[in-house]
Amino acid sequence: MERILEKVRAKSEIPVYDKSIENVLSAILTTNDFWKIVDLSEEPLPLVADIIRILEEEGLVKISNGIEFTEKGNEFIKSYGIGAKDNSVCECCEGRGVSLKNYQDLLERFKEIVKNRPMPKHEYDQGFVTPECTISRIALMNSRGDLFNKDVLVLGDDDLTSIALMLSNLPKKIVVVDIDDRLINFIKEVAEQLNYKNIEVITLDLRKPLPEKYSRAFDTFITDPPETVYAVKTFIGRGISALKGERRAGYFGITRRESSLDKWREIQRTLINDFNVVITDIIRNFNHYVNWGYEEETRAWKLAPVKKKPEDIWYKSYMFRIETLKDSRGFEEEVDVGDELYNDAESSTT
Ligand SMILES: NCCCCN(CCCN)CCCN
Repeated sequence: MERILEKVRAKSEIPVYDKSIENVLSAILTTNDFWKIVDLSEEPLPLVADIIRILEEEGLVKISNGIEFTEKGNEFIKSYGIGAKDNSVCECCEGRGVSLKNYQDLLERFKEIVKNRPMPKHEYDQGFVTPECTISRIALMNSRGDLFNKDVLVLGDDDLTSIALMLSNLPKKIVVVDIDDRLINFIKEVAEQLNYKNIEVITLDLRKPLPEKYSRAFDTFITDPPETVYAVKTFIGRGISALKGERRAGYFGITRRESSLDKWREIQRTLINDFNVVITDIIRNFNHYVNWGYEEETRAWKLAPVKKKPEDIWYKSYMFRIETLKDSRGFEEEVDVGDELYNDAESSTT
């Protein structure tokens, strides 16, 4: 194991631990599909690709149209006592912890309305979540008392969470901002169709601070940012600066696909030390992303040991919920970065 660790460290910019190798070995015991190995291992995709390359160099796995252990590999597994992954995710709520029993009608109406939604755009790192996930977000936010008669801000909305919010009739007011005019126009059209009045839909680039009128104007925000430090500051920081004051809530997705636990610690430091908020929930794999179609154009494709498009959902993120307290603060400076907003050493699907 030591040898493998050293060779992976020499190859990868991402921090590597014994556990990183163990997670990948355990995932290969369960599936030979690269995308599912990344999903089960919960290590950043570029690191998983590097580990698999080294395992191949060491003669422990062979790569054909899947990743399989060799005889030597099976011996290695036994000698290190590595077990297969058993996630035991709840069949009823898919591990989200919210029931959709009271939201079935909303789910059906949402599915109907978003049938001809705009498709994900690579340029903006888009990738939308399943309808079940979008509606589960409504159930989750409502369960925390963050929606009924509240002013809600949606920062980036390729998931069309704002449409589910309109259909729910729970918020007092909804404001949606996105950089992509296709989404802005689609959401506006739906608001027209629904004759929904309490919504503002505007095109904004979150590298710039929010318009003054949105400062301290909301009870709740939701966003699903790319996972660079810049994106965390701009998307989540803007959201917090838009909250009215203490004991208001923010929701956002953070993955293990494009963020190592070292980056998780940086993100959590930013939340606690810079923004001075409290983390109330982290729900594992709450957000399930439909495969976005532009896989072949991404770094992940270049790194993938097997050039086969993913069949099932493999990309998921954890849902974070934060609350503001005394002296919480957001982020209001302009950020003049280019694609560093979307790309860092650990990202691969942007
Ligand atoms: N590039 C494809 C996957 C993008 C996922 N990221 C954007 C999701 C927008 N709905 C977010 C990852 C979790 N923060």
